[in-house]
Amino acid sequence: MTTTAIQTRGLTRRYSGGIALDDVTLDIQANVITGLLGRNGAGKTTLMALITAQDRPGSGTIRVAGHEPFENAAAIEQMCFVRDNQRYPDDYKLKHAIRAAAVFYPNWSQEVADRLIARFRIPTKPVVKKFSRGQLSALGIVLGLASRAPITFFDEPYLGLDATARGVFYDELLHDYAEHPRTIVLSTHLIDEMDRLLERVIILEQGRVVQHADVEALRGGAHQIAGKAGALEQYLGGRDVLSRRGLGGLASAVVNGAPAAADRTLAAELGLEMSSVSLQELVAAYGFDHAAAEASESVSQERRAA
Ligand SMILES: Nc1ncnc2c1ncn2[C@@H]1O[C@H](COP(=O)(O)OP(=O)(O)OP(=O)(O)O)[C@@H](O)[C@H]1O
Repeated sequence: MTTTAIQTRGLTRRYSGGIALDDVTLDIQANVITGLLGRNGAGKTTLMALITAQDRPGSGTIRVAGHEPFENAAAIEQMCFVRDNQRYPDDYKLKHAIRAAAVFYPNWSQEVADRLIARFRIPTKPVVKKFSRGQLSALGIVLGLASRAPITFFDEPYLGLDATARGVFYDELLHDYAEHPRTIVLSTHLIDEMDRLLERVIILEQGRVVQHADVEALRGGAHQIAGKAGALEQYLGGRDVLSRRGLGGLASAVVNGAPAAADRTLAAELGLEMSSVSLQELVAAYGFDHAAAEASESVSQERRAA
């Protein structure tokens, strides 16, 4: 049976520049790794900040393990939010950051912290504010994993990390999660690299939830089709096209829905190639700007006609 760790209903957050989250209703499953995906400015950080009570919604409700988190110490200590721009007091060295986290998080594992500090080679002498971008990210990951908080959020935790260090993060996350299952929500733009970590995904687009599903179901729920532009247009007629791209006389599209046998036959008759869609392609397709693509297509047509 699946249980819900986090529930939001009609969550909305506006800023003076516009709407960051728009009527977001979600049930985030407990003890699952959920990817929070979407283009820049889609609302991912805003959603995590609201759930972890670092910000207040304009309207809507949030429940963490059934409780409203805002100004609720018992709910807040169950959550760890690893932010990409986390600030530390000016005089903090590594040991101070570790000590503070160890006091704050009830399930803190010093063993995990020590192992990760060694694996990431985080320096002990300089103050944290002198850390490189990658060292700061590594420290965030140490705090996030060693906290063993029942609900842990990682907001683009890899910024500045080299490929080896990112590999350490993925290995350690999977290893510790297998031994101590917990609810993990992870925002990322490195989808191809991290999709093996994710069991479910939420895709946000301009503040709204456009998908919330199991990764496997999502991948199987769309298909990619490519070939000569004219043949492709014939195939696409009347279908729910998530995105399309063209180059010269060739074109490709991502289409919503699993392909039926008749679709495969039609594609073969039209000389089109059908393939599955990667999570990265699917997220790009949901964030596809149809209006901009049409505008650019009409400009190219005018150029060709001139
Ligand atoms: N403090 C703020 N004041 C004004 N606007 C804000 C503030 N915080 C966020 N926004 C706006 O809200 C929208 C959502 O921002 P958010 O940081 O949640 O996006 P994101 O999906 O995390 O983006 P990215 O992938 O670039 O980190 C953006 O348009 C952003 O400019």
